[in-house]
Amino acid sequence: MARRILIIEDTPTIAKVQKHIAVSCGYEADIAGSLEQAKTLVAEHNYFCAVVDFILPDAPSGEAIPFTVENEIPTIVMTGNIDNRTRETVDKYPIIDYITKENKQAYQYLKNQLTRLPRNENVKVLVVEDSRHSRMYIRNLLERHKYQILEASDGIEGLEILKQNPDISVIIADNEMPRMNGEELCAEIRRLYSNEDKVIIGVSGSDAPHLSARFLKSGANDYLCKPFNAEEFYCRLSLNVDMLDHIATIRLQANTDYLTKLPNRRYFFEQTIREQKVRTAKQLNSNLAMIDIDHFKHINDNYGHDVGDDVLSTFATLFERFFPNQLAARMGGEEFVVYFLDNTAEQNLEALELFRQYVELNSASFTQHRVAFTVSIGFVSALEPKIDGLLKIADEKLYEAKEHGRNQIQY
Ligand SMILES: Nc1nc2c(ncn2[C@@H]2O[C@H](COP(=O)(O)OP(=O)(O)OP(=O)(O)O)[C@@H](O)[C@H]2O)c(=O)[nH]1
Repeated sequence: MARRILIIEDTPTIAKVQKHIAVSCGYEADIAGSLEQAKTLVAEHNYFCAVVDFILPDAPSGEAIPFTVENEIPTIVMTGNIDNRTRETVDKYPIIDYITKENKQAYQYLKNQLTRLPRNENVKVLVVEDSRHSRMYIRNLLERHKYQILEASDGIEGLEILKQNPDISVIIADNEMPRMNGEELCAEIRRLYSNEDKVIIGVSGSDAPHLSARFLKSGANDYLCKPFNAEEFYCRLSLNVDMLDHIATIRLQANTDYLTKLPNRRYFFEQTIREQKVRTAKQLNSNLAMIDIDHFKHINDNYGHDVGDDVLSTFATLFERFFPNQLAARMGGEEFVVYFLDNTAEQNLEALELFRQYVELNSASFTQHRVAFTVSIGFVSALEPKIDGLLKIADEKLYEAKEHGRNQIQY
């Protein structure tokens, strides 16, 4: 179900733009032209967040802000300008952010915030801080932006929590702590986890010279001097989490086949080389299948390249269904590979045979053009340490399957 957002804005054109932005971010949006209308809507619906105009006909001095805040609706305030009086009001309430409408980037900024909020629900932040008061302050700030929060009161406890929760992606570490201080914690985290997986933000109340540089040199991504204000905290945190997101996207793109969305050749080798080491050490057989669509060139020649692409992408969706928990990848063209991470050779052959039969009987229904096709499969189960060695054997078996009339498995 889409998240619902409340837009309280009396200028219809602005409200329309905001609604358009919210919908493009996946929200369902309601518009209230006044505080009165907002009250009616809040009585009827649950809102994930609200965008609130500072000046409304029936709320000229920001009175709509305490209304949404008291109703526990995370609030983004839109203001015409940010004079001292407005800032005082905005600072008084625990809002997500304020955006000045005059700023050319205002609507892009709103879009960024609306994209981040649902994303933050999946971001785990570990706060390592010995002062309960500071921990609570940071926790409150994080809660407002919907982050998941874990807490530790020193570096040793922080490392333990990190071990138990490997999906933590942000660590906010104070420097002055008993047992293990922030700088030491930072160095230890960097020994265990890369910059691409976890962001560290150091904080400190000390005015010791060069502390920020020392933190950064120990592997922190950013540094905040206590006491810091909410606005600076959010700016730095958001930028760092955005960076992790960008890295994850780039990584995914680098490992994914563009057409079929299956893992690509590069990812396949990266993973299997690692897995082969484990299997070889344990003296375990490796099971692998090369799967190739028969006479694929005819499909392209008869129906066109677009239909060929359609066949490839719909065919690729079968792998998840027939080989769950195994590593399936597109090696190139119409050639796919399944590296079996578990099960016996017999079980894997059985699954492959079911797959082959399913394609033979149902392939016409995969695409609009009702293109019927079959697959040939070469399978190997061997105590072979090199992934290239396994691929070579499976490829020879695949060749045999083609030679013996296609639409079959050879092993
Ligand atoms: N539509 C489409 N075609 C592709 C893609 N990649 C490779 N091909 C085509 O796949 C075809 C593979 O043909 P061949 O290697 O001769 O094999 P085949 O026709 O499948 O015949 P057999 O493998 O011997 O059964 C070639 O025509 C390639 O141009 C792709 O991404 N999209």
